Amino acid sequence: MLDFDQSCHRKLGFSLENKLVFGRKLYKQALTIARVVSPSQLAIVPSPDKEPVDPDQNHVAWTSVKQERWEGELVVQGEIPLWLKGTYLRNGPGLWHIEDYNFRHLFDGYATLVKLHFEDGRLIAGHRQIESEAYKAAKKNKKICFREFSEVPKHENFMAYVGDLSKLLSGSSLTDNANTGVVKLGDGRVVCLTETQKGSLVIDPNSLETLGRFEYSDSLGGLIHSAHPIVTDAEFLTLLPDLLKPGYLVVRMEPGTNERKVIGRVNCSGGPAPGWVHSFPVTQHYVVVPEMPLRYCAQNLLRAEPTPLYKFQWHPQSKAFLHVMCKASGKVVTSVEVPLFVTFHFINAYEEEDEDGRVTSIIADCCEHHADTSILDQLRLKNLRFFKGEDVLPDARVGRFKIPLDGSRNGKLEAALDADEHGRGMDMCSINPAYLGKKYRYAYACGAQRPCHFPNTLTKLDFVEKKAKNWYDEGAVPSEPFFVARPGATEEDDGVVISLISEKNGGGYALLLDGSTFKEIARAKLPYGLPYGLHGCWVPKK
Ligand SMILES: CC(=O)/C=C/C=C(C)/C=C/C1=C(C)CCCC1(C)C
Ligand SMILES: CC(/C=C/C=O)=C\C=C\C=O
Ligand SMILES: [Fe+2]
Repeated sequence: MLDFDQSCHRKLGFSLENKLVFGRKLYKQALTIARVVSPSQLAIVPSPDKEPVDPDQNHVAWTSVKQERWEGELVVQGEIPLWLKGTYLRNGPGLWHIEDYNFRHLFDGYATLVKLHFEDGRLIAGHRQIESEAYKAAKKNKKICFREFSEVPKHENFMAYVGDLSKLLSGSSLTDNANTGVVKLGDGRVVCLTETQKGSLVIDPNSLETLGRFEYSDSLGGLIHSAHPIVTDAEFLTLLPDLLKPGYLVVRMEPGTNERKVIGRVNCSGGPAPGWVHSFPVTQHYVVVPEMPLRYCAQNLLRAEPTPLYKFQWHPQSKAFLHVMCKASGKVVTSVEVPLFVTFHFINAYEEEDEDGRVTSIIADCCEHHADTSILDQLRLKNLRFFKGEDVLPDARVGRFKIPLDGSRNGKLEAALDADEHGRGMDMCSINPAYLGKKYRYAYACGAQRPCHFPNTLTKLDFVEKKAKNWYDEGAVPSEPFFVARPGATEEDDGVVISLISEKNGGGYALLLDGSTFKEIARAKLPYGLPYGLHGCWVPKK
């Protein structure tokens, strides 16, 4: 890896609120674990997955990024529309090793930010590592130093382990590796995010330089939040799970501030801990708070070795719920039990009205994994790197929830369209942002052309016709299709869809599809293939 300047170095700090948030319950569990595990067990080096990696099977999508940074103009085949002016940014975990130690899970990798800047039909691309404290410390010390999604730093001895537990309670041992998403706030600041609050890092969308931590100036505390806030020009909404008194705070931050204010609180209806909230949907007037039976697990947080469900636990007996909070009043207007579900990503939600304009129900759509948590295991690098042609990707669908607002206690969950339309793979979605919270017709996502072990198509979903259009390049791994609307468009699908493709031969290209026909309009080859990435955002040129 090339070296880079360390100018952004900032001292690690943690607030008193953070120190207090896990509280006594977690502290007791920490002590219990410390007592029952012998010192020899504690000197655990998280063992990398042992299976040898077959180089023929080592797809560039699952291979660490080649170098620290690169930037250059790409040769464009086809035509980039002249109205497309701005920068597409994509974040994701692109570096999965430190020295000769290999990470285990897709979500563990150190963040790689990619940009595609479009102007006058030209395309300037670049990528750069995000300089989180976790990444800088790992490079300096040649080992991981913070708790990542599944990796835990090695403890030299028992005392170091106990010290680490107390750092876990304060949050100081958690990662700030902002490898999941990137958002443009209403005030223009661009922030990379992950599920730890400290992993909110401000970046420069042109140079991709890490500018420093986004410090929340309120005293709400907590260590974690949803990886996917809802961000518009007017606000930033997110959920803060409360592990101590199971529930969620729904909070809002105005552009130009760093202060989140509480809209309201939802108490969990089941289970010993809140459900994992990677994302959540909103309608025009309501926030939908999902309570998945895949719940955070304090004990698993404390473990040195990953459990099959990492920091989570599956509690089918605790049931699944959706809560609906009025954005204006913070009141929970209904909490309904729904069929068990597993999702990372909600797609959108909207209100349904009767003929008098009264809201009768809420529709909320998500990429739903048939209440099966095995997708988390499928995203282990060992599984992603070994594809022998078997059809091992678990089925997924567009799960459509219907939440009645008439006081009924149960909501429904059905597929919004026949999942065979998109090969029974479904994740990594986007919509036209003008339709956020409103009745909508189209979504873009990754589907499957089977046999496969990972979503390998780009798919346009039409919820009215209940049809999908699919794009496929044999052996290629496409990342989340991201919709950018044409300025002045009146049709929902008038725009382009951007994706970055990692090819089977180690190459890669940026791809532009027409949002309406879903046909290719341009592509531009990158100098080398990039690793898979997760979520993106659009920064329009001013
Ligand atoms: C990449 C992605 O989609 C998710 C990343 C999730 C992360 C990094 C979660 C990290 C966590 C910890 C380090 C400890 C606390 C729990 C949890 C939020 C899972
Ligand atoms: C890539 C992924 C799921 C693929 C399943 O089919 C999930 C990513 C989650 C984090 O952003
Ligand atoms: Fe995500």
